[in-house]
Amino acid sequence: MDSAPSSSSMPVGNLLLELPESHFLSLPRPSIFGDDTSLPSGVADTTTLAAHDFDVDTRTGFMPPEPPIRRLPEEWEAWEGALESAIKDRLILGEEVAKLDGVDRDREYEKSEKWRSRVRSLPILSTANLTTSEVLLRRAHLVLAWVMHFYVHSLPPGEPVRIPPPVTVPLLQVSRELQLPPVLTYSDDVLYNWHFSEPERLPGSFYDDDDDFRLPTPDNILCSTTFTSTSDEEHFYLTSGRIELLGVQALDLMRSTMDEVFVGDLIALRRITGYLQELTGVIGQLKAMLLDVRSGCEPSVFYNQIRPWFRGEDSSSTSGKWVFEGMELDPTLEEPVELSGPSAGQSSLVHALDIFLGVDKYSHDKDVTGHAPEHTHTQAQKSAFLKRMQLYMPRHHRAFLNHLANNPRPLRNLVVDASSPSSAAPSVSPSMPPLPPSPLPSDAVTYSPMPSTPSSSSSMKQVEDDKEKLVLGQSLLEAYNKAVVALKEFRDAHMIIVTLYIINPAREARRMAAAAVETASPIADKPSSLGITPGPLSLTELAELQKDKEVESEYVGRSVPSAEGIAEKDGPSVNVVESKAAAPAPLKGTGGTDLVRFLKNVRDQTKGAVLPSLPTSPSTSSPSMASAT
Ligand code: HEM
Repeated sequence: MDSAPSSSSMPVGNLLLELPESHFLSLPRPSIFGDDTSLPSGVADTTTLAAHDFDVDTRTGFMPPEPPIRRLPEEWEAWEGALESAIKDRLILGEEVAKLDGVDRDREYEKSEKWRSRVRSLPILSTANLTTSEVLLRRAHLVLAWVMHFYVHSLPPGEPVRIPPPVTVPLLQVSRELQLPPVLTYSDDVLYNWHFSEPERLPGSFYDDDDDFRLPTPDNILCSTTFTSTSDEEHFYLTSGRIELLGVQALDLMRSTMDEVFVGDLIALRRITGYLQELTGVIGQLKAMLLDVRSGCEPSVFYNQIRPWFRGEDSSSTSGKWVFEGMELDPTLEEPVELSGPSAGQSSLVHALDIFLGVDKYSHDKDVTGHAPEHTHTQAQKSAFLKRMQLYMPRHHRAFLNHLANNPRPLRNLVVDASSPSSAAPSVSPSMPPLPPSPLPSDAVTYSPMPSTPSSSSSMKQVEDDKEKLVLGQSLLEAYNKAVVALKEFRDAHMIIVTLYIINPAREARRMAAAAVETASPIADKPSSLGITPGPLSLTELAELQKDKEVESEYVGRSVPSAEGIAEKDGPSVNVVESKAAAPAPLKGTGGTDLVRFLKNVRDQTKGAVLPSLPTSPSTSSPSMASAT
């Protein structure tokens, strides 16, 4: 893995810089404030190749179809050089340095301080020439955010976090342009952090042997930048990247479904049922891919070496407020309020599934903040976590989700209507709003509205029709519920992963710390080295997991630890306590949530979105469903 490619392997950046001024990609970017006044009338948003489609590609979904640029042009080489040397020098976490002995510790402190001092003395580079290109801005955000995280988390434990002006000023300016928080995001780690595993055939091109446009697939991409240069970290990011690419099938089915919802006749109901059945299968594959993170990422490496680098201001109990120095150098800059670390909760794909299935009404509910009321201090912590995570997504994707959420004919309503025995099968009524284009990108055939089933004068025929509608409605309901359950099962699998990668290692770290205190080992005198969330698991958290039989049964050969079991096994020396006064702080996610409570809450909300089935009468049983015809 290399983060410093030669200039010959910078296809997109070079091409972009060489484009003639009249080329459509060289046209001005639209206003950052979302109005179109900065564009001449009739000129499309060309900030990216797929911007007119919310930057969602029919072949690669939320991942860009072309590889992200891997180095900024010469003007911003100082930032690239700083990132490159942090990686090459193998900077390690401040708390890991504190654990080393004598000479080794001094050497590591000296090395990381030398690097930080280099960052402090960088020139404050202008961002003016970046603002013409979304592609350059993205790379600038990625580089500066990675540099900031290296800077913050290589500091010795307990040192106040003061981000120096050469990082503050450009990072805040670039973030404002992109409408993103000035912190590492999922798009910096995953969406824009990959390159092809095979070198390009010709320098500056990315075409395959058949001269087809070469596209990223789950099998042909590698990760470009990591904190630790470990294959574990690379595998961790690639797992999410592969999920995004596999998710294209889900987006495609969502688009086809929505086209049919606008038609709404009996043929459409049949087709939608088929699409939902397929979607259930795709969500199952996403779950399998999620569980596959175990094949290349070791939980202890993830917990101790990788995850601490992700911490944002709100996921660290020790570093306190992050101070952005040098804000006065640009009076237009505003104090950042959103500083959560990167989380796959920022994946637009999972949000899109939630919204499409109508589960977001539950999982994105304002009460699902990720925090217990007693732990909410800021306005941000009081908002729905998943809604807040949309602020960390590329703005085109955020707009896409808004558009999806404002669909005037949501699928869930159709399912409720169609499966209700009292209602006739839905058809396009004259009172419905005119058909807007599907918010999902489409390069495929769009279905033309089908005529409603012709009405029959015969009452016998009417009875037959009503019966068929009811059968179709029930099959649709069943298919819809299965898709919701599949999403809930995806979240069950996610909880298993979180147990394996965070909860268990946190417990192990706590056990070791307790043992060290008991034996009065010198380790006890050292600053906390327990990674992101040194607090012990609270009884409530363990009990919540223990209650969760579904998760437990799938828990890859082991059982979720029981609160009682731990108390018995480890005796009173382990700090698992019921007393409220001594209760440990809950484990925090990189997004700052009280993770056990939050994930369980979202999972349960998803389950709660399953619609009640109707009692089946003999006349409406065993429907024979033709899939999309
Ligand atoms: C080792 C692997 C992973 C770990 C340890 C992990 C951990 C977490 C944690 C702690 C949260 C709580 C929010 C927060 O950050 O505060 C979270 C949320 C979330 N994660 Fe992961 N995650 C992993 C992999 C993934 C992957 C590969 C995906 C799929 C793209 C994913 C999707 C999500 C989603 C969608 C949420 C928001 C909650 C929800 O919608 O259910 N995670 N994750």
